[in-house]
Amino acid sequence: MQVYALPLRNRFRDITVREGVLLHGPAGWGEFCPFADYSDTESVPWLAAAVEASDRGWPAPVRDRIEVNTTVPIVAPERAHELVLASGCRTAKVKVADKRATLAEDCARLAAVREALGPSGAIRVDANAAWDVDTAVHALGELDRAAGGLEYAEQPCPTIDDLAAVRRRVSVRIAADESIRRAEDPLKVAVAGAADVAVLKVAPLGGVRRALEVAEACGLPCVVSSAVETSVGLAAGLALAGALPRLDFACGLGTMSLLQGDVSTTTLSPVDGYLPVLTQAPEPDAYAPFAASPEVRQAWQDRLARVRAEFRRAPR
Ligand SMILES: O=C(O)CCC(=O)C1=CC=C[C@@H](O)[C@@H]1C(=O)O
Ligand SMILES: [Mg+2]
Repeated sequence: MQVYALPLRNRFRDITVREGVLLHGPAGWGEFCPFADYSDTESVPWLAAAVEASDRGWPAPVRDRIEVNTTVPIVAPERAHELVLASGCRTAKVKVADKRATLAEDCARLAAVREALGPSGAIRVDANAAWDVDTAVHALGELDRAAGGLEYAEQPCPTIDDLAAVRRRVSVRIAADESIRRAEDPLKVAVAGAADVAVLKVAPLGGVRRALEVAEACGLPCVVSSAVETSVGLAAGLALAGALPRLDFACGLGTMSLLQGDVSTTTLSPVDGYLPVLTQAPEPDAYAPFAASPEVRQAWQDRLARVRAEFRRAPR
């Protein structure tokens, strides 16, 4: 078991360091890295996903490469322009509605991303459930204009009813993310009337097979998005994107650009906007520089032990 602590290039999701555990088993390597705000019970699917990767492996893919989007954090327009150009991606997801930036600053960031992508590029935004319905309707109108057209808006509001209300009042497609991955039972979430796209993250949904079940149950076009894992965990997201019967959108798996390094020399950074589908995770052969401190290591060992105990008690 290896515990890593990897600095981010920019603050993202209120963190500046990504931490997690790499687990090895007969099928290879898996990554257990629930964010700090996930309880032990909510972290059980994250462990299930890591164990699926390390002990069982993934379903066979139906495609061998995945188009991915680049992800733009809350950065200045000039930096956003640089990131998009350097990514080689034709789709960009831009973080908005953060308390550190105004709507006008979000609009300026989107205009810079459009300038970098050109008219044929696709731009999506992610508000991480920050708005109420009226604020979302107003903001999405401004952001859609600033971007020269949005491909979709991810989780503008907290609840499914809010998403449905916004969807009735705007022309931008709506994608459900937190409404699915933080639901009591993601298999039962009725997003079909409230969203146009379902965002799937392997770890919080409990693994590739569970996520495929959620995809089938929700009846919507799906996008696979990462949890900002290292290349070890990212490979599971690529396995899911590789195994989905249909894939109509670029996937949020270009997130190695958010990290200042990787635990593997086989870093899954996009080439010409694409990533390969792998049969198993890359070896963490470059882990040493990012080995966690003894205190962080102990905290993750304790968390893993608690979650393992819950995992064993969880109904199958
Ligand atoms: O989907 C992407 O482009 C990258 C991944 C990403 O945006 C996220 C990863 C993990 C948690 C969130 O902050 C965020 C998301 O909400 O999708
Ligand atoms: Mg999201």
